[in-house]
Amino acid sequence: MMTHLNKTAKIIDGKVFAASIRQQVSDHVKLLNSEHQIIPGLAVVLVGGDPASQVYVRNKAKQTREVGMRSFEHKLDESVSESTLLDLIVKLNQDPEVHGILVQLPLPDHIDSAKVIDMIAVEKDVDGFHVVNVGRLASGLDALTPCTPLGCLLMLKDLHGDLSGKEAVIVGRSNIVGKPMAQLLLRNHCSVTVVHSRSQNIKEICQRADILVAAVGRAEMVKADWVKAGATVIDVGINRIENNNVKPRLVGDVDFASVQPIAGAITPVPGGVGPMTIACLLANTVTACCRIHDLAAPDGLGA
Ligand SMILES: Nc1nc(=O)c2c([nH]1)NC[C@@H]1CN(c3ccc(C(=O)N[C@@H](CCC(=O)O)C(=O)O)cc3)C=[N+]21
Repeated sequence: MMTHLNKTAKIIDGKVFAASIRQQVSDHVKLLNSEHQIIPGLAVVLVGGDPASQVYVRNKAKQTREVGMRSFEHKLDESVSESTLLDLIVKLNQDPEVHGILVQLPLPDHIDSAKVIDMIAVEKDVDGFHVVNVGRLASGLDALTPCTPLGCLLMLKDLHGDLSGKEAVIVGRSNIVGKPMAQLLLRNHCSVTVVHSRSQNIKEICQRADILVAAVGRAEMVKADWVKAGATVIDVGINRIENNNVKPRLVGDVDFASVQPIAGAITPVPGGVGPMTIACLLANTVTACCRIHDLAAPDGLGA
């Protein structure tokens, strides 16, 4: 029972794992190119000049090119109209060189993001946010799967193999992480509980988890006494702690220092889920490209 208490948890290295996914993506891109003369292309649309978003978009473009794919970046002014943005999506939907489309969220308030996302061609929706992909995932059909939950699942499967019968608790019910994470874990035969801001006894529910996924966006909310000894803890949070004048510190939704000695395995922030998200975006782009061309998609990079 107490065997894990004195042991330091295994730290899951998301950077190393992400690099191995990018290698697989890159191998498949080479194959598509040599056997079918196809180059997968990813279009990223950024509205407005939020500095953090610009950094992410730049990183995505760089990694896209590094695995041999085409990157198309579209930067639109903060004040762009919804109809101009929708027109761009229609153009990208029709462009045969574009196999994946990502519209960086959040969008400014005057734009209806659900409308924009649902304008994206289902087969090019590499974020997996389109209602049809959400429905397909929930129905157990082939779907493009949201990148962050997919990254978490790949790490969990690598660590545990079969996830059947595991008790999974997800903290957070967002459309981009909590809900699709629940679907993926259900599909992989876990018992799944989702807790959120209106839940009662969150701590007690988390204590039952073999797999605990924290995706609420509240810095260091998950404490040591929420975690069962030996549990696997996946920290999706990226919270910037501003420290006047000094460089902001990144922390997750898990109090890493106190939880690490209790957990069996834990993802760090940074260097855990974040790099996996981008790697899965590249994997989804290759998958989308293969499906569009009616070719076999790479094995082991899906849900
Ligand atoms: N349509 C859409 N799809 C997204 O997938 C999407 C989005 N909009 N909007 C913004 C968020 C944020 N996001 C991140 C991806 C990688 C890291 C990442 O690699 N983080 C590094 C550290 C980054 C740093 O130092 O700031 C890490 O955790 O190690 C972080 C955040 C994707 N997002």
